[in-house]
Amino acid sequence: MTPFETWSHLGSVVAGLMFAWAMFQQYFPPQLRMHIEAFAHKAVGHVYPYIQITFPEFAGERLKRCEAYAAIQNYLSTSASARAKRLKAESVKDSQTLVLSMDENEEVVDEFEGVKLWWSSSLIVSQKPMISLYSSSEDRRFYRLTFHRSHRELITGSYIKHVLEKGRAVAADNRRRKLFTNNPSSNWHYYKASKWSHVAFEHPATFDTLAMESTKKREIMNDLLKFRQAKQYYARIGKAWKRGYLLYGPPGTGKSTMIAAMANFLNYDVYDLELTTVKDNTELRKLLIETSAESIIVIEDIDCSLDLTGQRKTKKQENDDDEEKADPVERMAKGGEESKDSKVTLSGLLNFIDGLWSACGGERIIVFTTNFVEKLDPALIRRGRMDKHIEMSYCCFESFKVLARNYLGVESHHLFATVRRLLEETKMTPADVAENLMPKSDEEDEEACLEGLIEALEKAKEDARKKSEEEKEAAAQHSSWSNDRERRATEIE
Ligand SMILES: Nc1ncnc2c1ncn2[C@@H]1O[C@H](COP(=O)(O)OP(=O)(O)OP(=O)(O)O)[C@@H](O)[C@H]1O
Ligand SMILES: [Mg+2]
Repeated sequence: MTPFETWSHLGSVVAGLMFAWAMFQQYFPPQLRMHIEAFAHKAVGHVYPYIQITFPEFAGERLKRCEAYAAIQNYLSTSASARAKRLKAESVKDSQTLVLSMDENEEVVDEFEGVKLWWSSSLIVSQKPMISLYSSSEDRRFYRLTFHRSHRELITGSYIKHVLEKGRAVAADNRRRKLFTNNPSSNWHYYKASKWSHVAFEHPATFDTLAMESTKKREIMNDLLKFRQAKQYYARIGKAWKRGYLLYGPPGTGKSTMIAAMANFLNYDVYDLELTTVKDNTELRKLLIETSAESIIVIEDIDCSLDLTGQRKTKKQENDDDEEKADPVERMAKGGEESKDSKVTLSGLLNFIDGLWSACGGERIIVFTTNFVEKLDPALIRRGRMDKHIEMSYCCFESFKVLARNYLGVESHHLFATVRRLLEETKMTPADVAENLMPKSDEEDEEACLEGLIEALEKAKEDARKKSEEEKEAAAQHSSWSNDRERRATEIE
């Protein structure tokens, strides 16, 4: 039993006695009971020698989980949980490690420089009636620290600092990177007020396996490193500590792969923001606030998620457009069930990137990807918002060499020269090259794979030649029709 509880019990006993006395004195009005109890607690408070500090999970308007709460949870998972009787278990780091933390309404004793302290974890369950399988977002959790008032300076000065530092170190040790996706706002209520769901981030792509010219790759890696180390610099120039990347290029050129490589390189979490499920700008802002530092926020195919003239289209315009659109994938993206009443605007998105709220938390990278950079509003991608524009392009010989090393384990081969020539003559995405380099059966060796690739490249070259001839023919026919029409018009005149 913590000293607080001992004293609390004592207070209740005194209050009980006084209350009995009040009941005995029948002429006292009933409200007097409350006053007597309050007085009794106050009286105990005067002589109570212990101080308590409460650390709630969510403070203030509950927009964000308190960092101190998370750090304490981690701290208690190491030292104090060894002594707790009821523990909660969670697996981290590829399910190899189990992290134990104190269960709700449990208590442990800790010691610091010979001083004894008491930690308790509490949960106040919401009184609101709710039929749900999930825990209510109104439930409130908190840790409470109790210590003797003679140690006030030691505890508030050094101990709490020590707890927070150790808690953060534990979190860094156990850190298992996460891939988040935003929950539709209709479900925000269920996930313990969390707007994001996550799984472990396990994408294996790295800059080593990314097919790209080495100078370009190095430039990007240097840029990322510079950003990560630039906290002081951003503070000095008065800019929020974030950086925007625009990745553009045809499908299959490695935009998504590049994001995974960036996350693995920086050891950051990834927030994959599905804009079509975000109802309006306010929701967008709330999602932003709930992202943590050291993360990459990704909006893929930005041209499909937002109407780039400024406002999102009305339902009718959307339908009209859909009928004209040939691409079924794009049609799906625009007409999806959830995007119907979405009112995220271009200005909302601009604010998301560099408005006042974007500075909350710091150390974040925002990445947009698109297949059609020319369709994007210049305001969205101007430098300062999207600081670095990276073109992901068709496979060059240098990129091919990376893929050959990854897929076949070869650094050089007599067929490389032919591949080089064909790559200079025709366009093929790294995704297609990679597909051709994958052995289709156990019998297929590297030579067979390379021959398969050469065949595919020759076919692509031939297809491109035929297509260009057809286009030339069509253009010639068009111009002869126009000439005919003009000639007939002059004859009539
Ligand atoms: N530059 C690259 N380096 C290594 N692998 C690549 C590269 N580009 C494509 N690939 C391979 O092709 C597959 C598809 O690539 P990815 O999804 O990154 O393309 P994307 O540019 O994001 O395409 P989309 O525009 O359709 O989203 C990947 O799984 C990867 O294996
Ligand atoms: Mg992609």
